[in-house]
Amino acid sequence: MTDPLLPSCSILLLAGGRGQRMGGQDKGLIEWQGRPLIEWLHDVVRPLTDELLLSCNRNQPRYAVYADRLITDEEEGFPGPLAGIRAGLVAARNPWMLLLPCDTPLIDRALLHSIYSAALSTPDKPLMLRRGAQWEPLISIIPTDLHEQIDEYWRDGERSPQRVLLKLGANELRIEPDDPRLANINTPELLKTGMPTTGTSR
Ligand SMILES: Nc1nc2c(ncn2[C@@H]2O[C@H](COP(=O)(O)OP(=O)(O)OP(=O)(O)O)[C@@H](O)[C@H]2O)c(=O)[nH]1
Repeated sequence: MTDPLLPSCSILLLAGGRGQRMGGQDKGLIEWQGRPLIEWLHDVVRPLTDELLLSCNRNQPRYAVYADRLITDEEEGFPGPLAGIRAGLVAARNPWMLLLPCDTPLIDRALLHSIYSAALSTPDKPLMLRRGAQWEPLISIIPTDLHEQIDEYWRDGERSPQRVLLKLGANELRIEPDDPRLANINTPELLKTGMPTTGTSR
């Protein structure tokens, strides 16, 4: 059975970070288990959307094969993930935008379908994954017409995706704290392991 599209939903892969803990390497392009991290995400999400966006701030030619369109932060100097989210919301042509970080290679489609279905009941609100007590703002879905409100928070100096989504009344989808699908890779030590450990970078 093929996976159905998430109707009316763009997907944004965030790969615009500094990668400080990786010694400044472009994390999305680092290989884990023989494939660049971004490719793991790409292969999971590609069948789910008619608009795949990718936020990156360097190495654009190498990223181009993993998306329909590349997005670059408006501001220079790695202004943080909220900059990528803002740029994605402006670019997205669908009413929804689902976002994912580039360092979670074990995310699966079932989880993305669950996030999308849960969001549909409140179409004017974002929805964030919540792992135990911890919010996961970079695994979330946002109505794209909220971009002006998000821009206002940005102009007021807000830089935290989690705080912005909570101010917008985000709902939650709860997930077990040790769910292996949320494992992320953000250090050279984790890169060497066969399986990433669960833990967040955000
Ligand atoms: N567009 C954009 N995305 C970012 C920026 N900073 C982080 N991200 C993305 O947000 C997600 C989480 O990033 P982190 O792991 O916290 O930051 P990082 O820069 O990738 O790595 P560290 O420097 O080691 O913290 C990743 O998918 C990053 O690519 C940024 O300045 N712009």
